[in-house]
Amino acid sequence: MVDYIVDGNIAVLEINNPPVNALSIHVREGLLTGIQKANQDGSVQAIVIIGKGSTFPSGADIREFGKPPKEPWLTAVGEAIEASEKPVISALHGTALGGGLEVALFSHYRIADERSRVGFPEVKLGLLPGAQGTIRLPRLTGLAVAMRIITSGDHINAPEALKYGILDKLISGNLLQEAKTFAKSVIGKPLDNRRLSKIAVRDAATVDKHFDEALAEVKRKYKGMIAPVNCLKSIRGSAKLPFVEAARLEAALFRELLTSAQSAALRYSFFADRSAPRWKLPSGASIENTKPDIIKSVAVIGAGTMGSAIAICFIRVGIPVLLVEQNDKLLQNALKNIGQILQGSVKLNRITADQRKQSLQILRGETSLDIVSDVDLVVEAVFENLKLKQEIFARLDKICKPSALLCSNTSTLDIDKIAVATNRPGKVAGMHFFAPAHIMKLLENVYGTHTSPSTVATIMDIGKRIGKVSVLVRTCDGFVANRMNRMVGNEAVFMLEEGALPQDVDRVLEDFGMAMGPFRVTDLSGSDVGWRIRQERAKEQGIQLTYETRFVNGERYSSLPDRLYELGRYGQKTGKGWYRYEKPFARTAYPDPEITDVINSHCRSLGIERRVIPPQEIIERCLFAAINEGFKVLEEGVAEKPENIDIIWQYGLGFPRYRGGPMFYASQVGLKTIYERVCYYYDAFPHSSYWAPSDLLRKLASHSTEVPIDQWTSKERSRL
Ligand SMILES: CCCCCC/C=C/CC(=O)SCCNC(=O)CCNC(=O)[C@H](O)C(C)(C)COP(=O)(O)OP(=O)(O)OC[C@H]1O[C@@H](n2cnc3c(N)ncnc32)[C@H](O)[C@@H]1OP(=O)(O)O
Repeated sequence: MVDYIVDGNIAVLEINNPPVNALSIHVREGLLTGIQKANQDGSVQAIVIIGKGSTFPSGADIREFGKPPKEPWLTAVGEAIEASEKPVISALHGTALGGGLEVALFSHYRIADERSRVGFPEVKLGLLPGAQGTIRLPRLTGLAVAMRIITSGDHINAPEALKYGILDKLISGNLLQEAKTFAKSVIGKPLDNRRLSKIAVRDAATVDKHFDEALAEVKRKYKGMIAPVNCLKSIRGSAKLPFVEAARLEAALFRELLTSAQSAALRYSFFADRSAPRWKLPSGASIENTKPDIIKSVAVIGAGTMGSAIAICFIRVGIPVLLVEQNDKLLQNALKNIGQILQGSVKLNRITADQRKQSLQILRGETSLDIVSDVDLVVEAVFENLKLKQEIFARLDKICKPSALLCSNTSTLDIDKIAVATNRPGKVAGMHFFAPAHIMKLLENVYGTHTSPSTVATIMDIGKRIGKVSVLVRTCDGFVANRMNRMVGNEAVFMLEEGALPQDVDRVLEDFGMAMGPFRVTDLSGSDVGWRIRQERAKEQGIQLTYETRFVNGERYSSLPDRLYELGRYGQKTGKGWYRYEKPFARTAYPDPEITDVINSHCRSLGIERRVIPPQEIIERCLFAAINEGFKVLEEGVAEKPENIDIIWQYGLGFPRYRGGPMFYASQVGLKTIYERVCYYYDAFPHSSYWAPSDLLRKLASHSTEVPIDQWTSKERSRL
């Protein structure tokens, strides 16, 4: 894992642990023995540490965390590097991150390929750079820069790192050759002034001021997360304590994080990010064995807010778009809005003015569907109505070339029912973008009974091209996101009837870490949307909804949201919804006594007695109901694995990453507890049939020991 090569008077320790040269146990052993060997070898006068392949080590081996630690620890390896009597030069390329950068900070010199990047991403794993990174970096950069780099976890490019003093020299040619030349140039020079443990933090006197400012910032930016706070405490220690004591403090703070639920969730999320886009169909077709079609042009049907934002996703990566809207006035408005949104991106330095111009040059607005005959992919984004979508797909089927894929941005409708309107069901799929589509990272791609593997491969591939986190799910009512989230919405409203207020429910869920509580979300998207869907469904079923309606088809129903609609309280757009706003489209939500009156009078008129609802009940009723549905989603094969569900919740529904997602959260609560509480609520609310416990959950909960999350589907689904 570490090759020891001597070239003249230089020993080269070449780390060879693909793909990212993680500092696994064998690498640590190899580095330690390499340093010892070079120090004992009389012919060697300097030592170069370098990575083979694409990168210098990109960190500790994340898979080793959570397992019993194996010596030598990285700190021991690092201390041997720093103590070396012969100069040690770390030669960086690729991404020198985390433990990798720490190895470099133990070294006496650091040179780097000019295209390389460095950083301490540990905070994103709920950790801190625990091999003295928090006490060495401030000695090079000063406190403010170290606090920013370590608490953000951001990568720093090599020129910036040179400016901060992290690097000594940038290399544009052959890194190994240059490293050897550099090594020769420092032979015999004193080393103590190169040992960071011997150097003071230059602005130590100002540490309290920096600490207070940075703490306020991380508490605002990373609300609820403990790792950034521990990072800051450790950096403060670097300035206040003697080196050895600061190292001890860092080790204690690291250990606290390593064993935290947050770090476990964030490490799970790291691997879930990489596993979720790897799709597989029940037929065996998968990302490994299926080639995507080449998509060179796209048509977006419907130039409403959603369609316009979807168009932006494509044009900004250079894929030409035909935006079709039958009403010319709406079309012109949409084109203007798109221009303005892109202008906003220029202002925020996300794109250049030139990129905006290029994007707009490949966008064309049209009022006739006939124009889309030659595109490779169509994304339909019209009003959520099955009949309308079927009509559009039938027309598209006739107009589009046979190879074109026809996709719907439906958020709930069955893809199979849309596909039957065409003669190419294999080329029909769902591409469910989340609003605002040009900002939200998630793309829930949906396959139907007839969707072909190559269609799936293409929508997953195009999702990646437009920078989305794409997750594949099978069609069903609401797919994964809306199907599970419906339980949160239902329970939230039922709790209003039973005693809570919107701000109570939202506060509890936001304190839990959700980006927004369900009532703030409804106010943002507009309660008129849900009202229309409920009315349409009722009409289809021949049901008349009134304020007195408490059950529909035997299922509990609350008319409270309908009352809000009737009062014209559509949410932010009308300046009133579950909350009050200063004016229409204002963002700050204020609890509204009028809403309290509406709720109280609703309960009085229906004879519902109100009670105090404790925070734990709010969490359980919203999240456990969704989790139970998540297990049904797994047992039905709608989602292939729990990671897919969790990634959907993180990127589409604002679930806190530091809790992993609802399914990972369930694994931390314990499946027995979840199962027992689900049964309890099913007893209490038999008219909400979604509380009926999932078979998969019941089976997993019946094991005498907890079944690890990575075995949930493999172990039980096949046996159901
Ligand atoms: C008391 C003593 C305590 C000592 C404590 C020392 C503490 C050290 C803390 C750390 O170092 S924590 C780790 C810090 N480093 C990171 O977080 C980097 C994580 N990796 C990345 O950000 C990216 O992988 C990358 C390096 C930027 C490369 O990105 P790229 O898109 O090119 O590849 P990926 O698809 O992300 O990764 C490829 C492959 O490698 C796996 N992997 C990546 N990094 C690690 C790692 N650090 N450990 C284990 N595995 C890693 C990744 O999962 C992919 O694998 P797959 O099987 O193909 O999915």
